[in-house]
Amino acid sequence: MKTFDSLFAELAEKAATRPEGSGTVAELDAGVHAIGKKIVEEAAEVWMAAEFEGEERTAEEISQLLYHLQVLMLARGLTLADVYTHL
Ligand SMILES: N=c1c2ncn([C@@H]3O[C@H](COP(=O)(O)OP(=O)(O)OP(=O)(O)O)[C@@H](O)[C@H]3O)c2ncn1[C@@H]1O[C@H](COP(=O)(O)O)[C@@H](O)[C@H]1O
Repeated sequence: MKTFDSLFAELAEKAATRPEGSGTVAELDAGVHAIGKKIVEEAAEVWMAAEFEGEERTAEEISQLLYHLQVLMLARGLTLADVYTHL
């Protein structure tokens, strides 16, 4: 099963190699402003799912929020260690 760390490694590789058709590369190219808007949208979807849509939908929305947070980290040049140091 994919983990937070293994997804980040996969996304970092995509950012470095820029494979054709990667949504991550497209999102990175869209920039921090666009990624930030996506994070806000996904956070709202997490909230709505948690209130009204049950555990499975909530988990799915959380996974999407985590993905977009990782894309923002890559866009700003942050590593997992940069974040973990604040946990
Ligand atoms: N885990 C994810 C992931 N979670 C969310 N998303 C993106 O976030 C969007 C969220 O879907 P929604 O339905 O909420 O949003 P939507 O408004 O319908 O979608 P958009 O119109 O915004 O694209 C999805 O369409 C994906 O574009 C993800 N995109 C990729 N990954 C993983 O990231 C890795 C690299 O992916 P690529 O860069 O595309 O190769 C792969 O392992 C993927 O599984």
